[in-house]
Amino acid sequence: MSGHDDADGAGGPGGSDDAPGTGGVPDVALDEALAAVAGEQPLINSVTNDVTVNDVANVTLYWGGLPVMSDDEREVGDMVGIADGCLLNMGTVSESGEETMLTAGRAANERGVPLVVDPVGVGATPTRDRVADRLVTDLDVDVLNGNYGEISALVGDDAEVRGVESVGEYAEIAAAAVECARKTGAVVVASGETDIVATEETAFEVDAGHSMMGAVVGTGCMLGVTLAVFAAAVDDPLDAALAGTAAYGLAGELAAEGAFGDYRGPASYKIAFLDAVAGLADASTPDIADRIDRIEVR
Ligand SMILES: Nc1ncnc2c1ncn2[C@@H]1O[C@H](COP(=O)(O)OP(=O)(O)OP(=O)(O)O)[C@@H](O)[C@H]1O
Ligand SMILES: Cc1ncsc1CCO
Ligand SMILES: [Mg+2]
Repeated sequence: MSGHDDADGAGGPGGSDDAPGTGGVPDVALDEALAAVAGEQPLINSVTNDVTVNDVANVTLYWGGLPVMSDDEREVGDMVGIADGCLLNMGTVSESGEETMLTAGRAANERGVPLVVDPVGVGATPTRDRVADRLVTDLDVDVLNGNYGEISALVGDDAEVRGVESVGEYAEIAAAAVECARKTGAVVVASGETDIVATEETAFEVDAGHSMMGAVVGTGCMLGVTLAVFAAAVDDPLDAALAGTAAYGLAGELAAEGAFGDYRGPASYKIAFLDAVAGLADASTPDIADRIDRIEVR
């Protein structure tokens, strides 16, 4: 992993020391993570797709970060060099976009800027497989997120990815996520009905979220930039991934409960969800410890 320094001293909630191999669950404090984000206001450069770019920018801002979406080969290295986090999302990647993502990723690695990769649609076409392979081979990725189908495809498991949607059954997703972490060196977040967060040694399930989130295009993309925001403000990539994934799911639940206004369907739910992201730090933030369980993986 590229790791990142903490020159601003924001630090963040610690606690994953006891995680690998001991049966423990990291003690991650969500309020401290949210406060670290608010204190640091991390600048996040997202090289992302044309479909959900605006939602990704807004979610960055609503967590307390600062969004920028430089995707110009001439400046992206400079922009990432002054950023606190970088997201590469290959949802609508082009030939030139592939090179831009690699330039951005290399700049992140050189400067110790936390790097998140979302290999959207890997497994659907040979081109996406090749681009994803380059990203995880040539770059040191701190956190990698994808839906169950994408994570399974990355490790060569049977996966059904149609376009960018995961449509298969994935009984072995925790094992696939750990294998993906071993292959990439990243902390892996496999999203779906239950999110899995995996390291090379172990896997955790994060029980947060709501089925309405699956009805909105781009909730995976917005999870990706959420992970970049948290990785920028929280020292340890596993703590960042757990806090970010849990916070995101809690926002989805609060929106579904109507805490941020009534919704009539997926479109108005999306608005309530974005408001919940913006308001989560001021809403009562429950202890996330009881949302995270360790999964035994062979
Ligand atoms: N049935 C569900 N129940 C609870 N949470 C869900 C459900 N479906 C999706 N989510 C949540 O929605 C978010 C996105 O997950 P999903 O796996 O749908 O991403 P994705 O397929 O990459 O999305 P997209 O391609 O639209 O960006 C995650 O935070 C996940 O926990
Ligand atoms: C629908 C779609 N196609 C490419 S990216 C994207 C957004 C959700 O991943
Ligand atoms: Mg996705």
